[in-house]
Amino acid sequence: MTLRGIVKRYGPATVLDGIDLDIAPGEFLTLVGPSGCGKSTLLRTIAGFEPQDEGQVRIGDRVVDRLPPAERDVAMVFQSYALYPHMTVAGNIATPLEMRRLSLAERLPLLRLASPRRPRIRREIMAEVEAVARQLDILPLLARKPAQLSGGQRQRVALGRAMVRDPAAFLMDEPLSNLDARLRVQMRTELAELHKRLGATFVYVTHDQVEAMTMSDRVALMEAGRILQLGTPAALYDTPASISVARFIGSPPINLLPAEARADGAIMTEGLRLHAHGALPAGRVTLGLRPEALELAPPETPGTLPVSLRRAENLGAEWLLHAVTPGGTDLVARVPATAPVPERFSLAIDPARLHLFGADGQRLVTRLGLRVPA
Ligand SMILES: Nc1ncnc2c1ncn2[C@@H]1O[C@H](COP(=O)(O)OP(=O)(O)OP(=O)(O)O)[C@@H](O)[C@H]1O
Repeated sequence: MTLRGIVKRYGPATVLDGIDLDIAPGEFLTLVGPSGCGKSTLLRTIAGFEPQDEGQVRIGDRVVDRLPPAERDVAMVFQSYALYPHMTVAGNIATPLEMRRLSLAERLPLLRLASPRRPRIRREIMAEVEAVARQLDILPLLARKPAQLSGGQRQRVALGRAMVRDPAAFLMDEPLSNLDARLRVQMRTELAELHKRLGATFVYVTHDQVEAMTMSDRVALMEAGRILQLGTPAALYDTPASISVARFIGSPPINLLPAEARADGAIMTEGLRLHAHGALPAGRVTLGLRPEALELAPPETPGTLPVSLRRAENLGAEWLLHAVTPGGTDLVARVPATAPVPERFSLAIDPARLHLFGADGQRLVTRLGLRVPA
């Protein structure tokens, strides 16, 4: 699937501002970003519900810009399951197949009795419905109505209705957001497994970076109608292209320390002196430190941050230590819960795990070292 220069405007507002994206066949790609960044609009553009103002959408080897949703060979799965309440689960899943294979007359209550081929087609459809229901573990529920199902079961029915169409791509808009936390975690695993089994392309929209990071082959992080960074979950986490990306990906979020780069290559922050191994423009910079890149050190260890503890959160296997630097910056450290948290401590930083961002917020690529006073 290929998107080229997609622009979408609502009145004066540009909601998609020139999106270019190549999605490989069979890939699980997630569009993630804050509310209002345009991810749902982009998905609806691919589906054909929302014509773009500029640009081209190609699915497989076809340009689909002029095709209605039903002819694009994609299936959309929504957050609100949009099931027919008066139909059984089997009826809901069968609907797309009936629409495709039976004529209008064959679907009408009285006329359908006159069709000699209808019973055979109905049997074939029900066999497919059962096969899909078996894959989704909802076979015993086929005779129920949506109101008699849990949220997770309804979501499976909605998935089943998409699966029977055997589309080239599944387009999913926050499909798990109505589920409780425990079920969401379980469905994440199930969706990832389903994706592997089906081998189809998944384009998935969520505002939840954990969902994006755990299921996807690649993630496109969007902000204000643009893609800020596209890459594997590991690439976004380990080499964020900007402060915006670094902030959005990771929980608890990355720590950001204001710093000053000097012409001689020194970078000063909170009384620490780092040095860059490459050329850097002098001026204001920001250091990014993931919570797990901070380590406990005895108080007053040279070359460490002498912080004061605000709050310690016990997560079982690890502590989240909320601390504040002498300069007044809040930090969170994630440390193993092997020992009780000492009353006084310092935080050691590993310069190899620091991220450096310039005054414009973009990543600066350079190797950093730490000068520890003798
Ligand atoms: N039909 C519409 N008419 C006018 N503005 C719209 C319309 N649909 C969406 N928008 C605006 O376009 C922007 C992007 O909306 P979109 O739904 O794509 O965002 P999103 O990233 O999916 O956000 P969320 O996670 O809150 O759903 C928002 O500012 C929204 O208000």
